[in-house]
Amino acid sequence: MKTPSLDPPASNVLSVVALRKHYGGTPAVDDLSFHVGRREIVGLLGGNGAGKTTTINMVLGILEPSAGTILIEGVDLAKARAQALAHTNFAAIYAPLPGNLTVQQNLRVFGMLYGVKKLSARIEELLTRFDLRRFRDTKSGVLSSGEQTRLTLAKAMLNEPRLLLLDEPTASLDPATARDIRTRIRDFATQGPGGVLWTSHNMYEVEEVCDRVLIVSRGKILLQGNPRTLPAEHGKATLEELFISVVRGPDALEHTRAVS
Ligand SMILES: Nc1ncnc2c1ncn2[C@@H]1O[C@H](COP(=O)(O)OP(=O)(O)OP(=O)(O)O)[C@@H](O)[C@H]1O
Repeated sequence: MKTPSLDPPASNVLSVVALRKHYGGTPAVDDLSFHVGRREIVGLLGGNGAGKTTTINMVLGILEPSAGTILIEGVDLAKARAQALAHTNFAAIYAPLPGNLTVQQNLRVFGMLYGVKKLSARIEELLTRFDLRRFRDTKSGVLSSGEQTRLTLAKAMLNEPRLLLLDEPTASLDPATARDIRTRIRDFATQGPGGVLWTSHNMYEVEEVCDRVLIVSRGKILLQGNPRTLPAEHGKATLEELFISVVRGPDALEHTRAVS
């Protein structure tokens, strides 16, 4: 089989090549290759247990791959970990910030951990950008879900990431707050040099926000493309319908193709 080529560093913020993770003899991620371009939002979709979190954890350097290469801004994570992760960040609902620290204290602590220069000015900028000024001295544990998500995103922007990893960033938010969060993330992708890898089970949201989606099942990419045109290409009315047929099994998809 032809080995996928590595993309030139300048074009992609993330390049994943032939990535694998096995637990015992069972593959959780199985020969995954994809990229995230600059100013691009890529949706990583898959049913429960498809391998999304395992993939994100390997890109974050939390889990060691069984095989494969991860390049962030062209820097090989396995060879220059600190450099590769310097401009990477992450937000997920299951990773809330310490609730006994105030909004400002949280941003200060993480900013110091990341070695952010001119930290006070950066914090002020993010408090304004994420509409958090009035919560500056509020303990983050008492914020509402939407406010906590804004804080988590502000924290994720501290080190001016080129690669932003978001694991279901709008889960548990009301529709209006979720839309506000999507707009802020969209602004990040369109206005700066970064790119986003986004996981979500909300197909409506994915269609609205993602430039490209990868549909993963049992650790392999089964389909990828523009979420707005992909369903019709496979004879489905909606992304949700397509998703369900893909995660039911490749056989269902082939059947779809045969009859469409
Ligand atoms: N530490 C582990 N030991 C053994 N198996 C694991 C471990 N972590 C994950 N797995 C398995 O790897 C597979 C992929 O899990 P992963 O958490 O990446 O899925 P996911 O796509 O994020 O699912 P979900 O949408 O439910 O969060 C699952 O079958 C899971 O049981």
